[in-house]
Amino acid sequence: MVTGVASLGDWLGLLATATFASAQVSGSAAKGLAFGSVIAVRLLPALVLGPVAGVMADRFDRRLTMVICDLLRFVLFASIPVVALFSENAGITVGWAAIATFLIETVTLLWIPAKEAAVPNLIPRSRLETANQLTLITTYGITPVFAGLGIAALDRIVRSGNTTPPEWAEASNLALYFNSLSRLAMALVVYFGIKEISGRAHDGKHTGQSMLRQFLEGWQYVGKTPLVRGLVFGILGAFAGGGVVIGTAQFFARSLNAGDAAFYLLFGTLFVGLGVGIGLGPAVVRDLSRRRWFGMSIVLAGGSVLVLAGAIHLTMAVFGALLVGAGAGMAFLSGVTLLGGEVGDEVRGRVFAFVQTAVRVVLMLAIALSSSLVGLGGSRQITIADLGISISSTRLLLLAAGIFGIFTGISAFRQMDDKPGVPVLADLWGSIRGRPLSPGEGLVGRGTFVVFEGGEGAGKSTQVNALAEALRAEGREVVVTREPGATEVGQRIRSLVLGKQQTGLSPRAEALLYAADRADHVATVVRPALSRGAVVISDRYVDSSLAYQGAGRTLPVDEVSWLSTWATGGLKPDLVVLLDVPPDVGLGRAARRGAADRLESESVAFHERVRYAFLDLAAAEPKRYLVLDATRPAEEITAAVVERVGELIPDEPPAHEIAEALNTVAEADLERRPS
Ligand SMILES: Nc1ncnc2c1ncn2[C@@H]1O[C@H](COP(=O)(O)OP(=O)(O)OP(=O)(O)O)[C@@H](O)[C@H]1O
Ligand SMILES: Cc1cn([C@H]2C[C@H](O)[C@@H](COP(=O)(O)O)O2)c(=O)[nH]c1=O
Repeated sequence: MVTGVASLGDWLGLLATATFASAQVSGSAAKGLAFGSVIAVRLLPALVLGPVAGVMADRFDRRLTMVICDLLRFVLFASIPVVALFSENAGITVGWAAIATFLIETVTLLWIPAKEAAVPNLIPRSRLETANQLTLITTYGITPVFAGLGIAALDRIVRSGNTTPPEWAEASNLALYFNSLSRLAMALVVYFGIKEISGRAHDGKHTGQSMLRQFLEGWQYVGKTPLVRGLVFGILGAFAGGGVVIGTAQFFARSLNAGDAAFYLLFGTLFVGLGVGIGLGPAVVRDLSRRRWFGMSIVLAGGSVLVLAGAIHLTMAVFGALLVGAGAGMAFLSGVTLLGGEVGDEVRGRVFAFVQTAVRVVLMLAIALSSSLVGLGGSRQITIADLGISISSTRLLLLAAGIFGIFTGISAFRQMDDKPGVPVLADLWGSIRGRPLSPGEGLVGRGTFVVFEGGEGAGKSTQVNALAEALRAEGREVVVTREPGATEVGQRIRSLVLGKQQTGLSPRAEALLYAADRADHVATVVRPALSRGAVVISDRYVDSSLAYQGAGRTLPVDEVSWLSTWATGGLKPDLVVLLDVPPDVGLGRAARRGAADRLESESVAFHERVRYAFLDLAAAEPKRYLVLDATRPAEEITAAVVERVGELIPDEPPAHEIAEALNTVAEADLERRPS
């Protein structure tokens, strides 16, 4: 919420500082120059400061960096109207507005990488996309509109009386005070309310390394990591294309002979498309690999610029603009989510800083170059069949931008593809239809399915047995089972995947073996027992594959999930009890039990990833999970589990009581029948 308010403040501030500067001078040329210089001043510091900002975000405490930056912005924003209040000289007022704007932008450049690098540490991976959706829609969709409306409303209010408002109450001044206070609020919330931003996995690792070394290390990382390279290339390509569309928009509207209204219509449609892409994109593509989605979105945006280039009437242009916006929005969302989720914490600040600097430079150059170029070219009318199509330098530039967009999209796709060999369109179509491709199997009966998950030595077997004992004591039919190894085939798979002699087993083969065990387990043990109405308690299930093969082996989680859904016919547990234990504690317990198996022998980093993947899954669906601290005494854990499972199991009499009751009825019936 505070980010939203602060973002509203920033948009108000940008509009206000620019209008404020132009209001201080007279004559349209001077006004335009003042307005333009403020915007240019606001963009310039990125070039100088971007690299330093990234190093700072990775080197210093991100929370303190954010707080100090916000306090500085609080003072700087307020200083602009205050200086105007006390100065008689318009030159000094405008000069200070420009200096303060430059300083504000400088500070903002330091603040953004610290914030962007900190957010993925605060939000579970599985929710990062939703969080980014909200932030992007708030920052680029809702708040600019509110900022524009807010300034207009303020202006109306202060001018509604008969008397001229005092200088301090001018709409642009009030907006700047609001911006200043929103930054103060942000500083207080971050300092007192979000202390977790300070904690980081690699604290202290960079001490001793020079800032220059760290900066070079960041560049090398961007250049050498295919995923990041593809992402950066794609994002820059998309912004270059976007810059050309913005730079040529006014000329393009004229080429349609549709006047200024068409320009505003196309611009508005572009933003509507952006919102549609960000808001609805994930729901449409569902489980599609985010790496693939990113490349495809850029290709969509590029292809749609081609539609714009060839538009022969306004309706076609509006359709093209909508698709350009939707493609750009989806690329923006997937790109930011991939950067946040897949770039390591220790280098994330530098990568975000690199992207923000490059984006600004590319956008500025694309707008400036394209708007100058279209001014130079003329417009020639050629006739194709009966259609009069105007070929102008605007359309040629759009054509080039579209082709460039498609090229960068394909290139980013190739660099980042995590499913080489899988046909793109079939993959997209399968995702839109919602995998699995075969419908989920229905369930007969009304048993209860409880699963225990957690890392090595968390105490799952101990708790599975304790729960089974408690339920059996109530007379319920309980089936205790586990993965892998509950069936005969499963036993063989278990010895294959856990045997230490099995060296060099590939991650995909491992995932398939666990899925094969699961398919057999569900079909021959779990479903029949649930159909009888039994309580089935399983030691591990689907989440283990998502955590171990997904996060641990770094296979794409959505694909591992799809594989399990297919193997189980979509059968989900009623409750997952997650026993959370730090890997060193759990592995220590397991070691006391005997020699480590193939999975237990993995690194602590592997088991850390597994642990956080389990926690992420639980955070995404809190109603279906019971997360317990597994370092507590075993009896306390059992009590919590029994209580929760008790709320879940239907109150009807247990299965054997029903059977006894049915027998009694049958016997009475027999007695009544004439012999
Ligand atoms: N809450 C607990 N506190 C301390 N020790 C425990 C606790 N729960 C279980 N243990 C002990 O830890 C060891 C591992 O327990 P258990 O076999 O139940 O874990 P597990 O999660 O099934 O392990 P794995 O996944 O490796 O099969 C056992 O020796 C058990 O007695
Ligand atoms: C189901 C499942 C399990 N694993 C791993 C997790 C453990 O290391 C072993 C099972 O051992 P346990 O003593 O029975 O807990 O297998 C996995 O990697 N993926 C899975 O889907």
